[in-house]
This record gives sequence, C-alpha cells and structure tokens, in this order.
Amino acid sequence: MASDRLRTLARHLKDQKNEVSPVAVTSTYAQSGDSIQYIKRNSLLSPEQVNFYNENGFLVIKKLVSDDKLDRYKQRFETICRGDVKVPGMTVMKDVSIKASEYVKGEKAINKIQELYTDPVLFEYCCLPEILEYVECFTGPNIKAMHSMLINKPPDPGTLTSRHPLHQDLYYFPFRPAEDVVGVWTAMEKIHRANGCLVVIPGSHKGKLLDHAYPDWEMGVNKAYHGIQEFDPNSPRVYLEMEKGDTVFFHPLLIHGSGSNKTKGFRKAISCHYASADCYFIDVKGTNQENVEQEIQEVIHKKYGSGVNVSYQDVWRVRSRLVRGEDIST
Ligand SMILES: O=C(O)CCC(=O)C(=O)O
Ligand SMILES: [Fe+2]
Repeated sequence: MASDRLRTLARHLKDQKNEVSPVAVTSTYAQSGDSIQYIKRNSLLSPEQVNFYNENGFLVIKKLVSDDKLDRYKQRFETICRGDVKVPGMTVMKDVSIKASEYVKGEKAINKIQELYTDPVLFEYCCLPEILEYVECFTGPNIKAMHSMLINKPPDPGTLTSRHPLHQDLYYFPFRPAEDVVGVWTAMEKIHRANGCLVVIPGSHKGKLLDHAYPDWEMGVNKAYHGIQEFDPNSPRVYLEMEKGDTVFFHPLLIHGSGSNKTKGFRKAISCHYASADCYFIDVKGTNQENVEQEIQEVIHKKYGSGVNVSYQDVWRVRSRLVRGEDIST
C-alpha cells in the first residue's frame, strides 16, 4: 500500500539521519522526558529498572524461567544432538576446535543450535509469557521472534576458541529501529567467570554501530563470530554472573561477548532476539554490515546451492515468527 511505503520511507530516512537516536520517537509508546529513553511506556518495570536500562543498556531479572522448563529444553537439546529427533531447518553449528561431543562418541561438539522455531519444544522458550511481558516493554505490543539459539559453550581445550569476541548484535540485523529490538538470554545453569559468563560494557548502547570483523586470534574462532575491531581496552567491563533461570534483557548496540570456559562442563544458555513487528528492513549494502551479509549469503549458497538467490532481508523475514500481537507490516 502506498501509505505503508511512505511510512517505511519516512522511518528509513529518519533512521539514516539519526541511526542511534536514543528516543524511539516514531513509536506511539515512547514517552518523552529524561527518565525514559529506550523503553516503552509500561506498568511492569520500576523506575529504578527503567533508569538502569537507560543508563546501562541491560537489565537482569532473577529467576525468570523455572528450572523444570530449562531442564526440559536441555533434555530436548540432548535428544537433538544424539540424533534421536531430526529437526528439519534447524541450524546446527559445530565447534571450531572441540573434537569430542558431550553426547555422541566420535562426533564434533555442537556449540550452538539456531532457529528454535523449527522445534516445538525449544520454541516454547521464545513464547513464554513471563519473558514476553518484559519484551513488550522494549518492543511494544506486536512482537516478532527474529533469531533464537541454544548456546552450548564447550570446555576450552587451551586454544581460547571458546571465547566469544566483543560485538554488537545489531551488526547482524538488517532491521530497525534499534530501540524496538531487544536481546534476551537465560542461563540454563549457574554461569560465572570460570565457565564463560557474558561480559558487557555498560552504557555502550548509547554509541553507534562499530566495525566488526573476524578477530586475529591465533587458534581461530567459530564461524560468524565477528568482533569489534577498535575499541578502548580500558572500557569498564561488567561480568554477568547468573543463576539458573536468571534472564538478561539487552539493547542490540550493547557491546558484549563471553569468556573462555575453563571448566569441564558445556555451559548452556538459551536466547532469543525480538523486534517490534513494526520494524522495517534496511539495505546494508555500502554500510559496515555488508561483510556479514556476504558471509551469510555464502552460508546459504553452500547449504542450498549457489543458484539460490535470497536477499539478506528475506533471510531474516522468513526466519521471523510473530509471538504476540499482530503483524501490521504485511
Ligand atoms: O552465550 C554467549 O556466549 C554469547 C551470546 C551472545 O552473544 C548473544 O546471545 O547475543
Ligand atoms: Fe551477541
């Protein structure tokens, strides 16, 4: 519809002009004033929580997901790794250096599965009402699950390849505005410095999207784990040590990563990135996201054949799932 196109264009122009505007002025849910910038009007978060997120770009909610749900997801992950259930369409990532799987003899370790919507048990996590009521504070009422994964950080064999370089998730995303996007990450067990907890740079969500590339780590890094190239090594870091069920909500520009896993166990977390269904897609050609677009296109060509021509936006469009409210963009 012409009016839709106009609206998309207007938002696109605004976004280009002010890519990291801290105030989601286009949203009817945004509230002007000093204290609320990154969060929609809501009755769930306390003023302290709102201020904390605005200042730091993340918010941890203790014990949000119950142990029995997380145990069920862990069990399902094991079943998938063992090959007892086949999940068509799910992306299974093998680790760059870990030879031994925790479940299947003679198989490389699976460090991550993606596209949880392909499995009804794991996708339940993305639809949990206890999570979505928080997500709504960031995205507004129409919510799409854009990207989901279960991360199984293996014990590091001394190569430091289990680290996740510091990055901003928005780098991977061709949709905007950033203020209508939120990452959600739940510890499936106690996660601390020793097994590679998340590390964040508080307040970095107020900056812009920085250049990313593969880090020049001696022993390599996992596929698509790009990191920020230049940043101040003295930036204060906060290590998010979390109990099982604790859940962090974070802004897509927040600089974060995770350390190596110095324990013998595989460290598990489950995560989903959500966006408002009103978000619009951008063309990343000519921007500092072009290299990741290219890499993901290469993965698609390898998986489905070089003749398959799908735009980067469509890659994301087809993987998104409406989990609450309505999709008024189509
Ligand atoms: O779990 C990790 O180690 C990193 C996860 C991450 O970067 C994310 O969920 O965006
Ligand atoms: Fe991330």
